[in-house]
Amino acid sequence: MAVDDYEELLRHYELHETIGTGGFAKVKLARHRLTGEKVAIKIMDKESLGDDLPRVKTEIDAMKNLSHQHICRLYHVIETPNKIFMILEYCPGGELFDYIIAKDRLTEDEARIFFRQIVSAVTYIHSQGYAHRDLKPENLLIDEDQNLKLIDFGLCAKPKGGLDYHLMTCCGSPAYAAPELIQGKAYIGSEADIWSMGVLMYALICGYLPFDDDNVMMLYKKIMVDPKKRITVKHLLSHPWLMQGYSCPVEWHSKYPLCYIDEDCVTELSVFFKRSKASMSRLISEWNYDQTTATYLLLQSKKGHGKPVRLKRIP
Ligand SMILES: [NH3+]CCCOc1cc(-c2cn[nH]c2)ccc1C(=O)Nc1ccccc1
Repeated sequence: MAVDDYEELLRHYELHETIGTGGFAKVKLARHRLTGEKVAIKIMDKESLGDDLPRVKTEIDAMKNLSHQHICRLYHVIETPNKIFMILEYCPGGELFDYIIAKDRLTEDEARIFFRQIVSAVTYIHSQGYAHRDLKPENLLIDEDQNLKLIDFGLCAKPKGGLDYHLMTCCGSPAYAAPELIQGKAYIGSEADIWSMGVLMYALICGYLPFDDDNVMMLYKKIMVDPKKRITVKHLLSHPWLMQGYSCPVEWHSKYPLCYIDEDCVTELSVFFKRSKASMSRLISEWNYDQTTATYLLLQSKKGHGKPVRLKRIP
């Protein structure tokens, strides 16, 4: 009997057009029925994932713990016999990569606004013990308020021994990879992220890559710049160039910590699901990334955009 992999998904979401494809996943625009909010659904077929399946588990486990204004929010995970669905925050502005290409290159002021957001996201993920390891403009999306949201945590690492623990896996995109990483040396994930941010900064301002070559070995030779002293994220937060026009260092703490549950959203949910506010609040705090998590987070997003904190009464 053919299992209907889409049955649960379609109960909660209206599916619309495909908005992106990346390697082993297809991303579709959808609308959450209860809140009416748009979402992006990353659809993966378990069989065709093959060896990439652990990468998806890595990404889901990481994104469940990461809640930040410049990280694409995970709302809901649905797994069926053949499919994995990740319901994510919708970013209608597309990839930063395409934005730079369309504008040739960014002005220093625009690059500074974006780069401060990238530093904020990366500092936050490092504070949570993760290294992204694939920072590049293709993995930074622009949301409806022209803010950046980091995606693709499939290669991120959360070393057991903390972030200063040496990593070995050589991964990410060569043009953004740190010298120590492509030399196959043991490296520090956060230091490799700092290098990639430098390459990203160059791409924002110049509109092309600092190290590029069609031949990957030639590319590697160019990257072999000996990084005498690499800036740490602590010094980056108040770097003179990032401070130009600003009176404060980059704010990297999350505006939506997982421990804070919004009262207005709890109230609407408790009325709708006929549960006490206390039990609704406890259920939300379990962060099961099911329909409850998705409905709570999408209500919070509505509130953040000045929309009524109300659920649609489905007839
Ligand atoms: N390079 C990005 C292509 C579109 O991919 C996404 C778009 C959204 C998105 C679009 N709108 N809102 C969120 C959310 C997530 C992804 C994503 O994770 N893509 C991906 C990454 C690694 C491997 C395979 C696919």
